[in-house]
Amino acid sequence: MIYTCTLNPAIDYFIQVDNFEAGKLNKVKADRKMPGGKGINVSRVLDHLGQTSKCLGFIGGFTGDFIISELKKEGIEPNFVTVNGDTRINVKLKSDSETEINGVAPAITDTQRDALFAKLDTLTADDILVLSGSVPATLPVTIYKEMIERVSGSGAKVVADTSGDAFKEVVKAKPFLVKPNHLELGDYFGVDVETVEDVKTYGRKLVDLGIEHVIVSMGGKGAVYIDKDLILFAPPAKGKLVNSVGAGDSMVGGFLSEYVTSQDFRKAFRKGAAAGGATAFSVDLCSREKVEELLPTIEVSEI
Ligand SMILES: Nc1ncnc2c1ncn2[C@@H]1O[C@H](COP(=O)(O)OP(=O)(O)O)[C@@H](O)[C@H]1O
Ligand SMILES: O=P(O)(O)OC[C@H]1O[C@](O)(COP(=O)(O)O)[C@@H](O)[C@@H]1O
Repeated sequence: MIYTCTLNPAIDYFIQVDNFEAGKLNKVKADRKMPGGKGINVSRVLDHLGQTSKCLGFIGGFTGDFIISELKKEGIEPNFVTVNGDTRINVKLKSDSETEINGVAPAITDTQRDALFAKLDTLTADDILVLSGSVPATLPVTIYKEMIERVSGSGAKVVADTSGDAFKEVVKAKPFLVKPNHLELGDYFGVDVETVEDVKTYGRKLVDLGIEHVIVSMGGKGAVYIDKDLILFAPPAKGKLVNSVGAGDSMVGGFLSEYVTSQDFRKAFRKGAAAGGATAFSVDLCSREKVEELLPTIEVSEI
């Protein structure tokens, strides 16, 4: 079973405003509310690609109720710990450019934290745990590291996609796979990472630090996969950018959907790139049809 964990879910509130002007009254032309947060997006992509997963994390309030009901409609099993406050709302404003305003997480108590950790104790070597997204301010930035340590005896594989100090702590726990984007990779090493050469250099350093598999996404410039024997490049799929929110989560979901069936890293990386592109070219997260359409157009090469 794949378990995704979203410590800080969100309703992603997408709004389209023509010629947005800060400091003025702007009228919304079209809007859409989606269940969001990185792990939840990974679960939705897995579902679109025919794989089952369970959603762990913290959820609360009327916003949390909306997310749970949307997940259930899609047949995805929510297994969250309930918190007292409202799950946040993240505003994704589309005008001439894309602006994101991400909300604040509700408080998490020690008891609620312990309840999440207790759920991890059922994991076995057949399971994959995906730890994705930001850490609520009331939790320590070491929480993902502690979660990885908690499951380490079980043999479950851990995939991590987070940023900032939480990512720095995650690296210390050496998960099975990490997926920073090139900016997050640069932030980790305190350098600018812009080119594929930069990504090779600094991605390899993560492998040297003990992480078996590293995928570095580069938005519209493609992605790089690195392990101790192999470095691969996946060029970006060709298409018209519609929405980049969730492209990274789709890459993780696409990768895992193939990995769990074939254990073939090259094929999984290619599927991840197709899923990332398919989301970038869609209003919602990628559909299976769009991923299958793009898959044959992506040629992964050794670099
Ligand atoms: N404009 C785009 N055109 C084609 N593929 C894209 C585009 N944006 C994202 N992707 C695909 O999705 C992957 C993840 O996107 P990225 O924006 O790097 O992730 P994140 O959301 O984590 O920053 C990219 O590596 C690429 O394969
Ligand atoms: O947990 P964070 O880092 O604040 O990110 C949450 C946001 O990221 C998203 O999961 C999208 O992430 P990506 O674009 O990186 O795939 C949104 O659904 C959500 O609003």
